[in-house]
Amino acid sequence: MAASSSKSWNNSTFTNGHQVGSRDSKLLQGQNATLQKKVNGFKKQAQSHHTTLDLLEGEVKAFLIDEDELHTFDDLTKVNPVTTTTVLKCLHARYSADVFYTHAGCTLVAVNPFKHVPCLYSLEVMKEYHVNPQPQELKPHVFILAEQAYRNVQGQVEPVNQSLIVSGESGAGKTWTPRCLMKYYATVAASSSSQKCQDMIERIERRVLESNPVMEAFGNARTLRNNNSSRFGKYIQLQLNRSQQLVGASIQTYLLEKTRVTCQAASVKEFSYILSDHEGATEQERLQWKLPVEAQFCWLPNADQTLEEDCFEVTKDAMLHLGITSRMQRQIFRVNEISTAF
Ligand SMILES: Nc1ncnc2c1ncn2[C@@H]1O[C@H](COP(=O)(O)OP(=O)(O)OP(=O)(O)O)[C@@H](O)[C@H]1O
Repeated sequence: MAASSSKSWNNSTFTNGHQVGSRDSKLLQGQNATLQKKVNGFKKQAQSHHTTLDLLEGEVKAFLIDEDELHTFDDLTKVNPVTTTTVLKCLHARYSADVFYTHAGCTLVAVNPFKHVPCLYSLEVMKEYHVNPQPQELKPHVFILAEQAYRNVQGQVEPVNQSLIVSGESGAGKTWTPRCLMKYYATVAASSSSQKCQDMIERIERRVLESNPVMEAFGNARTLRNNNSSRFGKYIQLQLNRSQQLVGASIQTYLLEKTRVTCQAASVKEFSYILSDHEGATEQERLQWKLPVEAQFCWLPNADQTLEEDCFEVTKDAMLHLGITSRMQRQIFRVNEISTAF
């Protein structure tokens, strides 16, 4: 390159500090054009990447939920992204909109409303879920699961057992939910029955429902988190005949917190039945059980707290319906007489 430089200085061009001739210059121009093309290609590519990125960003935004719309998501698996934060935000938004049930796939999440919501569990609502051919398309509700389990039993050639598991922390509604389920089955599993066995079915339903106040009286107590906390676990079995009528129930209990009978921490209470027995007993019963009104018992340190005094009557009534006679009841309630001896 340096040898030819003196011949054609005018046509020369400098590239990288070297002088070049016209032939080389053409070559160089060609190379420049190729280079320019490549640069343009890169620019186009970059532009299209930019556009792709913009599109992606738009898609991601559309994919991620709009927080203002969170309460409209009736299934937590549809919330994007599914993170602890978005799930909690969704449940919170629904709670604020007075919506207490949300699906999470085949699981139902129930949020304790901490208030009385009578229209949520009325007979009309039960019927609505029971008669609808597609109950799962109605608003999320514990009755959807109840109805699905009921239909699953019905729909099989051979009856197949169905289980509903209720879990959650203390005060979440684990006692409340089976109560609703039992009421639901007591209602729908009787609606198809003939007049002939209606009486018997009604009696069974009543017994099934009356088991709740008895179980709660003997196994529930006030804790720091829940005024009516179950101090035991339970496995409730509802038995249906081949016509899907409720014909019986059995309840197995386990893990009863027996130590509570004689020892309670401050601000928590004895089992409900002992308290209601203590507060609701008649004068005659008090005499019989050696429970003077003003008596103080070391095993009952927190008895002076508020108590629904008619609980005792409700419990006795329910026990009667379950077949626990007044005589048997007296023997059971004599436990206080024995306890006072300590
Ligand atoms: N769906 C609901 N609708 C109205 N009230 C509810 C509902 N769920 C729970 N509650 C209220 O919250 C209280 C606590 O619920 P519940 O006793 O069922 O909790 P839990 O999970 O059984 O607690 P623990 O484990 O302490 O026994 C109930 O006494 C009831 O008043």
